[in-house]
Amino acid sequence: MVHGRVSRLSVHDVRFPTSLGGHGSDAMHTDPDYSAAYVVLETDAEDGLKGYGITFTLGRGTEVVVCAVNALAPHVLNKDLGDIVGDFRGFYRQLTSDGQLRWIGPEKGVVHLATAAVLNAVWDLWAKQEGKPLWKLLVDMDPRTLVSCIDFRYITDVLTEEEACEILRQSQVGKKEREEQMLAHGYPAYTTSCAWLGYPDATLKQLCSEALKDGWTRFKVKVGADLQDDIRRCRLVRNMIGPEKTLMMDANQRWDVPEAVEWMTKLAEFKPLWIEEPTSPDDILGHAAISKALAPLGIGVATGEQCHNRVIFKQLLQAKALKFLQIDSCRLGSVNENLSVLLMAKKFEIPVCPHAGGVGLCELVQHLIIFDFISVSASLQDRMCEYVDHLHEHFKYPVLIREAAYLPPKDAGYSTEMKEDSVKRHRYPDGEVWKKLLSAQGN
Ligand SMILES: C[C@H](O)[C@@H](O)[C@@H](O)[C@H](O)C(=O)O
Ligand SMILES: [Mg+2]
Repeated sequence: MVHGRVSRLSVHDVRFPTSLGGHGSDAMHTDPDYSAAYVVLETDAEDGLKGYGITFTLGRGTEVVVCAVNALAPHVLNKDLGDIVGDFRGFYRQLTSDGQLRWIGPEKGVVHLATAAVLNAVWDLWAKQEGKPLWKLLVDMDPRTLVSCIDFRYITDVLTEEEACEILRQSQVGKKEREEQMLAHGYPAYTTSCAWLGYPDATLKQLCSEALKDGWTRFKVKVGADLQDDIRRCRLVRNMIGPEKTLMMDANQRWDVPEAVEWMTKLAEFKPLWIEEPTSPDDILGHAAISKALAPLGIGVATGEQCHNRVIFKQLLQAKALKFLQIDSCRLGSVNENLSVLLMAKKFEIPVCPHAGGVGLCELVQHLIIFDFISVSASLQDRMCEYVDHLHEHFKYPVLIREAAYLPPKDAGYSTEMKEDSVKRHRYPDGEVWKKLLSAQGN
């Protein structure tokens, strides 16, 4: 039983200087310091359990998100956890409909990232109190309770509560076998770790050959800044992995619509499965045009890591603008909003291939995609979850990868909790790591 009143919300600005090694770099984010606004919820319950929530940010963006988390705090403080999860839809709507804060959203940007961090902490605490990993909490929930967590406002034209329930009911068949399959073999993953844009060719080669040795079969390469570089790097990777393995490309919103088509036509010889974020994440019709133009080349469009909310996903699906849908555990309004997107994707029969990496995104999103397989999609066809090999050592319950697959987490919670010492050392600007770096830079 969920219990306790929220007695404290603290939020930390935690940053890792990943830009120093070019890790995480792409055509638009050339110097990313992987960071998180890290929320800790405490209650007055005697069990002493805390809820941890994160949202992924980059460097200086973090302090803005931290500010927004503090602005949302009054909605959570002194609330009874049972009341929150007992009317989770209502609570989601309360957070996202704050009459003053929604003006700087609504349900998008900084304030939505902050909402995700807070709600992720609530889900972590709920799962911990139930003594289950989050994916299992979701899998064991009856369809009615699951859909009662979703705010269907703005999506009832494509998915009603009744339809969502029906999808979940139909997917009850074979659930037990799928859960066993996950526990035995895990959820298939692909790696992005080898080919960040800022890596020199030698690094790319070395990481690619290590990944092949470790059994990876699907690889993503950053593209979009310079065509000749892209041709050289894609050739290098394709030659190393051979014709059978899967290659994906990610332009991180670098191009205009015609440019995306032209550029990808030149990269088509390397047989990419998808081009990710070819243009602005807000340009639904642009994505549809690119999808249509690239379909004859066998290249699909993937997008979602910077998709604001369920409404944009709804329209991307309606407009046939994407072939692979990439949910993000920290950009959408936590599990609540992600559930609605998983269900819409199922209705439109579009495979979900989550965005991960960053700080803790792998830790979180594995729960959602494992739930998706067991309780919603019931399929692994054209599906895989991103994996990036950075910063897991800072998490108390890091992901477990075996033979290029995510093994379902066994610990209770949402795997969001970071090691206390890591948080302390990386807090900006007073953590030891930043104190040293800032003083070396003369700040
Ligand atoms: C700035 C980040 O590293 C992005 O490049 C990254 O999330 C990327 O788009 C990805 O798909 O992993
Ligand atoms: Mg991407």
